[in-house]
Amino acid sequence: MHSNHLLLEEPIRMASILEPSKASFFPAMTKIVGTLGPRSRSVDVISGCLKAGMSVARFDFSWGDSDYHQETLENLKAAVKSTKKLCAVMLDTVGAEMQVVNKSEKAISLQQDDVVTLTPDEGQEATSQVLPINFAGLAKAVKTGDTIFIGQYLFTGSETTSVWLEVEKVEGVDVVCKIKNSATLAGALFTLHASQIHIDLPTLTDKDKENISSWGVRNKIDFLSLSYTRHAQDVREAREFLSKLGDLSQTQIFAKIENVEGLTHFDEILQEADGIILSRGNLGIDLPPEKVFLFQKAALYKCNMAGKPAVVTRVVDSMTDNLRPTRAEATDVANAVLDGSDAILLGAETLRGLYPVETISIVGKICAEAEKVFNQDLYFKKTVKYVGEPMTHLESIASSAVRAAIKVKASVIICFTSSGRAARLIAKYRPTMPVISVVIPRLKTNQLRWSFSGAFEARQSLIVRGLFPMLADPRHPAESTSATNESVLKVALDHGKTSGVIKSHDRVVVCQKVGDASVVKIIELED
Ligand SMILES: Nc1ncnc2c1ncn2[C@@H]1O[C@H](COP(=O)(O)OP(=O)(O)O)[C@@H](O)[C@H]1O
Ligand SMILES: C=C(OP(=O)(O)O)C(=O)O
Ligand SMILES: [K+]
Ligand SMILES: [Mg+2]
Repeated sequence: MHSNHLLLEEPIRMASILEPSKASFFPAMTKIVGTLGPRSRSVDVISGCLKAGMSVARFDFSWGDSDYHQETLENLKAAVKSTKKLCAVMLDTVGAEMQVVNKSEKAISLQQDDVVTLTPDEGQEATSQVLPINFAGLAKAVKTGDTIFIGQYLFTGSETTSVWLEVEKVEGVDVVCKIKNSATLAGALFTLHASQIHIDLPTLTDKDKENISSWGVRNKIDFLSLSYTRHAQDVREAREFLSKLGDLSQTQIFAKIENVEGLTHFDEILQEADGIILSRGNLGIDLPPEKVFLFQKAALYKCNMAGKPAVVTRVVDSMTDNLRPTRAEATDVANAVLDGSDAILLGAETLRGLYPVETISIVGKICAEAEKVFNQDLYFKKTVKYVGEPMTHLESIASSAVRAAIKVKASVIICFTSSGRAARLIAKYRPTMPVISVVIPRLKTNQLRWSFSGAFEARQSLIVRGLFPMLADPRHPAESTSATNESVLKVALDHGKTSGVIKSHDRVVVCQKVGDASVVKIIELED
């Protein structure tokens, strides 16, 4: 096979596999999103997570109330302050999620070949015979023979606490099912998944809207993770909703693709969304197992070509209870990087797992190794060809900056940006070195008050592979005169030096505007 078909750079020397991985100032170019919950909400543990490389914190409103999440967020703020590590905030909606609520939290034992009834009556107690669900339309949506899956919230797949059911018959609003495997359901909340059917629940529920307009606005969330996105219209509606909530008009929407319906409309969803989350937990049971990898490769390729960040979920489930991932999981993380993901999202591992910090650290190390052998050259050529000619000026500048940085073996690219667009375009070409995106604040007004832009733009780059933001001093005027360019550049270089990415005699590629012209320049440092 010609080497151009490989995702890996060739040749990989066997001896290099045994070289110890070098520690660097950041664990990896690939970003880590951590779901915060019971096992990861103290200032101490969150600080550990940040130091290990978590750069986005996910608050999942499928679970917990807003006071609980607020307390966790206050601890995150304290941890950010003490570690001096930036972290973006992601609110994850409930959406069209079917749930079984187990109020008493008593374990429910289910026997193979027995019958269990799913009933839309949340007031009822969950038992081995009857499971109350939050959705009245299930009986209308399923038919005899359909498969239904029930697992602990954030089920890991390695648990004996999830069950497959087969629909035997529909009785009014109830669905009577045969139990396919014996299991004991544990916990207070279970996710219910019916294979490949349309669930007539809104993507943004009333509860979601309430959470966004209170908790979301109060905390100026950087990302909205839109669970169960099934159509582009879902994203447009969410955008419309956010646009009326002041600062949240700047919140980015990450469409979560969790089922075949979302997969079918992937292209139109990608066009509307700011980024994509490949929700493999749910999608992994909606698709036949042999198709899961194909979706991942196809979806990541499309995101990469569109220059929009892509996040992959559910990578090291077994680390929820263990200090080491399985070999399959370790390989899976590396493949997600080689396939093009920007970030890895950890769920149960950080939320209720025993080793949140260790998990982040191991995932970061695997990502870093995969990045070293990522075939950047092939990727670059594919992307240039895909974009075609004529390229926009900015994209041409961005890709040239990456090219130049690789040719001169620069240690970093420093990109000046206001909207974040230039930095994202550089990241699109997957430079092998980190990009310091220097976000220059702009003075803006909403007719009532003046404020500076930049904070959202800086934090939103924390989910993009290779981007490391730095917010410039707002006292620097936003116009790019050569004097301000020079002084901001000096601050950025100093920042690079203190953090250890830039050393004396290094080459650095700088992307900025001088007057009206966008330029790429190469500088060689003295000491
Ligand atoms: N304040 C600034 N000073 C110098 N160069 C800048 C500044 N803001 C953006 N640039 C450069 O201008 C070009 C356009 O970048 P972009 O991120 O689209 O910024 P904007 O949204 O302000 O147009 C890029 O070459 C970028 O590096
Ligand atoms: C992350 C996922 O979704 P959630 O945890 O919100 O169910 C997933 O399905 O992989
Ligand atoms: K959710
Ligand atoms: Mg999910």
